[in-house]
Amino acid sequence: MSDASFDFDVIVIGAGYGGFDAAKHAAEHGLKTAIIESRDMGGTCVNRGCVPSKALLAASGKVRELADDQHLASFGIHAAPVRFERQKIADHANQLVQTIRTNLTKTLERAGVTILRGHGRLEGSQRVGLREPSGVDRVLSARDVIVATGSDPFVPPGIETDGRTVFTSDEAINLEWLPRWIAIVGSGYIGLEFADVYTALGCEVTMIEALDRVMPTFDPDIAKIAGRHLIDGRDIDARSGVLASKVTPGCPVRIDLADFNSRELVETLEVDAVLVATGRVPSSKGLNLESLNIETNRGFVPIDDSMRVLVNGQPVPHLWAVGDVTGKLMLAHTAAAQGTVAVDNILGQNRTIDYRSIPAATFTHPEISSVGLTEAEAKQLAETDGFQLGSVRSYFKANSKALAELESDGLMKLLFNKSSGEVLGAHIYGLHAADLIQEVANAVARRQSVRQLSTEVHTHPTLSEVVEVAYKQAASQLTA
Ligand SMILES: Cc1cc2nc3c(=O)[nH]c(=O)nc-3n(C[C@H](O)[C@H](O)[C@H](O)COP(=O)(O)OP(=O)(O)OC[C@H]3O[C@@H](n4cnc5c(N)ncnc54)[C@H](O)[C@@H]3O)c2cc1C
Ligand SMILES: NC(=O)c1ccc[n+]([C@@H]2O[C@H](COP(=O)([O-])OP(=O)(O)OC[C@H]3O[C@@H](n4cnc5c(N)ncnc54)[C@H](O)[C@@H]3O)[C@@H](O)[C@H]2O)c1
Repeated sequence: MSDASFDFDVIVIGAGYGGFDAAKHAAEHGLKTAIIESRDMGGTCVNRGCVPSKALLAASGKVRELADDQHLASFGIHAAPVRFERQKIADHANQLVQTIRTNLTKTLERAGVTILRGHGRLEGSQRVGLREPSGVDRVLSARDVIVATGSDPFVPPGIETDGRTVFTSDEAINLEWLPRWIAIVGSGYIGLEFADVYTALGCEVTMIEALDRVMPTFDPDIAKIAGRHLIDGRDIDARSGVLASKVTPGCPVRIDLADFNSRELVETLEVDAVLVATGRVPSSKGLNLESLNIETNRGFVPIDDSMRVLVNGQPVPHLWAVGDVTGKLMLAHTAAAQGTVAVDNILGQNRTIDYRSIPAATFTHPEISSVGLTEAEAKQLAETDGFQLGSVRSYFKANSKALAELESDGLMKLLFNKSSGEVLGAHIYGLHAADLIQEVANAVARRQSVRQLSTEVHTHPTLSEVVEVAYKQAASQLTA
């Protein structure tokens, strides 16, 4: 399989989740593979993203539960006042990062992947430049090259970070201190998850959202019910329609809030700290994309559904890109799936990716999840394809398991084609929503109909019956 005229069959630039899955898959299929990493093995997810943030959410979630006197009293439980050690919570996250980073590195080594440390760049077709930490610069050849360089936090103009009083998720995951009052700019995934952590640990939060409602990227009905619990029900003052136009680090931190539409100054806040959670930008600068005439879309590398890099709409031979740098559903499991698809195509298969069936979850307490089309997208599809859109709601308050847990605040919205029964999308807020969505994601992947799904038996009493109820309601509304 290996071609001796090249140094490697495959060189992957970037060892995040996308690069990791691609390199492992390639080596396991007999390809002579190298991976180049300039910073930490495991990339954002392992070092500064999913892993440490979920460790902080796990620990702070337990604090929230034990500190909720009223909830515990409803079970007849009276716990002593809860105490926690911030440093030990931070240590838990840090240790988990180290364990997973070590395991991931060993997995690559065991698979036979050559790990190269340094900064990688393209040097024209089938050639990769490597600047090692020592300063040595060399050029390697590869039959196929996969760009998997990921993303970095986006800091809007006017916001100055110092990493201590004004910071992004890169620093927040270290939980170095607990500000009495923290402003979180952005009410997306990162803003919501960190608001969950900070409020559980006793901080007061002001949430600043530029668009006209908080949680603007979530289904409006789900955002309404989730927002009531996750924002209004907590020590959070949420402001929407205002832009953090200027943030100056210090003690206190000053934030100028401007009206999103007029850009006129509305108010100046003085807080102890600011977390900037305003999205992410692709890490594509310094990749020397010009050597192959690749034009990016605001830094995102254009690809087709086979992961081939495109120039003027045409694939560049032997060049692939996966993960956040491509800007498609910037999630760890998307990056990993794209990595595998790219390698399967290198191996001569003809694979594409089905973005519609990729689920997403926000790990707040309770969680929010979704898969498939938004309601607006589904309406648009119904109009163009000429079918009637069905939408049903299934409530956690009608679920025995949720009631037993005294956690019945939750809603699932299911979108489907009323004539074929095909499941088009689902949006869930409620206990274990991140796990519940997987069943629907599988149905979307198989383009299954609620006609069949509604006959499948679910264990009683489990939260999965929330999904079963939605399928049954949908089946009863089919027109054909
Ligand atoms: C706080 C936070 C929480 C998150 N939580 C979740 C979650 O719960 N679930 C989920 O699915 N996703 C989550 N994400 C998103 C997830 O982390 C990303 O989607 C995922 O890491 C993308 O993987 P990637 O391989 O594309 O890029 P990355 O993980 O960013 O890895 C890219 C790697 O390439 C390296 N690199 C860049 N340029 C070069 C170069 N020129 N040469 C050599 N190396 C280079 C970088 O150092 C980096 O290690 C979270 C993100 C954040 C910030
Ligand atoms: N659980 C998960 O899967 C998970 C968790 C965290 C992050 N992520 C990934 O990381 C990405 C980035 O997350 P994020 O929360 O930073 O981005 P996001 O795009 O989800 O949300 C950013 C929010 O900030 C707002 N905003 C932007 N500039 C602003 C300003 N100047 N003032 C006020 N509001 C402003 C936007 O309107 C938006 O609502 C996500 O898209 C996701 O791909 C995933």
